[in-house]
Amino acid sequence: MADSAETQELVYLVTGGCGFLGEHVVRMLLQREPRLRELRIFDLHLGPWLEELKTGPVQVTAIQGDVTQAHEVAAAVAGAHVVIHTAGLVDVFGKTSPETIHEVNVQGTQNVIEACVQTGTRFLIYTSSMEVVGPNIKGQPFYRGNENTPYEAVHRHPYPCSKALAEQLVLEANGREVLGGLPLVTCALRPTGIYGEGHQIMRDFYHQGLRLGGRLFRAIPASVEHGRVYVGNVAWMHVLVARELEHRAALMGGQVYFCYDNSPYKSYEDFNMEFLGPCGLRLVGTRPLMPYWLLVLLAALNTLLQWLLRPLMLYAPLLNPYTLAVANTTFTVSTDKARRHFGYEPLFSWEESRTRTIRWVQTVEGSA
Ligand SMILES: NC(=O)C1=CN([C@@H]2O[C@H](COP(=O)(O)OP(=O)(O)OC[C@H]3O[C@@H](n4cnc5c(N)ncnc54)[C@H](O)[C@@H]3O)[C@@H](O)[C@H]2O)C=CC1
Ligand SMILES: C[C@@H](CO)CCC[C@@H](C)[C@H]1CC[C@H]2[C@@H]3[C@H](O)CC4=CC(=O)CC[C@]4(C)[C@H]3CC[C@]12C
Repeated sequence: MADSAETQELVYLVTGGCGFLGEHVVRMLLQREPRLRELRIFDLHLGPWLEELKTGPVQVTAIQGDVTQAHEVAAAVAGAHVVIHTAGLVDVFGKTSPETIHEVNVQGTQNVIEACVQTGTRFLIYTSSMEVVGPNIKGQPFYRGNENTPYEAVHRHPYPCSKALAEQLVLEANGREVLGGLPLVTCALRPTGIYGEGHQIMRDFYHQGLRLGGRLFRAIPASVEHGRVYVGNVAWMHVLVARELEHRAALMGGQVYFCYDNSPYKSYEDFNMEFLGPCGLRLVGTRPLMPYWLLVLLAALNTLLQWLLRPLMLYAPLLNPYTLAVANTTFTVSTDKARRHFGYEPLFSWEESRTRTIRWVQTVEGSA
């Protein structure tokens, strides 16, 4: 990689490059990685927006493929210098079976690792998640913790279990010999709850508020902090890691980094109101309008309904015992590990992240 530093020589592969985060990573790479020669975008579903990227100086190669298919992954990885593996099934609502979540998130990641080893790709960045740490099943708070904060990371839900297993595979693969005899260098990035342009759950809350006459009803105490990070900064962190991994392999290889920026510490609902408020929605109540036990009951009822209706339809509401537990447990990070290890500073200030997100919500279908 060093010889090519001044020229456009590098080939990058982004798995899941058409997803919410993946698209931001793809666009960020095209803007901020001058050494790129080819950018491969691998996804189960390719977006039509890829076409507009194909007219620039970097060769953009769209590859429709499935990470669970080892041969498809190997073909996409062959000849790439860096792989950014963001593809994953992000399902905490029971839309997909635990087996499928495991297959995509764990087996898919194993396929990416093996492809790197077999084809000689040396640098692998994995998009992990805060969920690898917590909140745990005991609902213990993680208050402004860092990568070294002790916490009992115990999960039962298929999504965090799969992310934890996949992260472990990626970290254990650091140092493995790849084709050509050099060592594989890997690291994992753990975003907290990502927000920004293209965020589906924000869209869902916005539509729900519109349906309820411009109101949302507080369900979670304002004192419960939930970590959030702007998608542009998460993408930037991926680009920086990809750039620095070769030069700082001894320091960064096998490491995990929380993705953070200067977004304020707030409850999940109060944070959403930073964007939904200026778009005309109101959060009703300074305290939760329902007692917590009733929410627990409703969440359990949703699980029962999901099971009963499964033969007829997919019932997957936002509220279930898992999402309630995550939203109702403090989990925030405060760290500077990424700055110390590879000079990360957020590219977007909180004000800019907020403005961009508000502008995007205003364009969402159904907005006033
Ligand atoms: N959204 C969030 O708040 C957070 C997300 N993450 C992680 O970030 C990554 C990206 O998440 P999002 O962009 O939010 O999700 P997303 O669902 O928008 O993007 C995931 C992409 O992966 C692709 N994909 C799914 N299964 C695939 C398969 N079998 N083969 C190839 N591609 C496949 C999807 O088509 C999609 O384009 C995931 O790994 C997720 O676990 C981590 C922390 C927070
Ligand atoms: C109880 C409801 C009352 O309004 C609110 C329910 C909100 C939930 C749907 C979300 C609250 C926290 C979110 C999760 C969190 O940001 C961490 C995540 C990390 C990931 O890697 C994937 C997404 C998610 C699990 C995210 C999903 C949605 C919430 C549970």
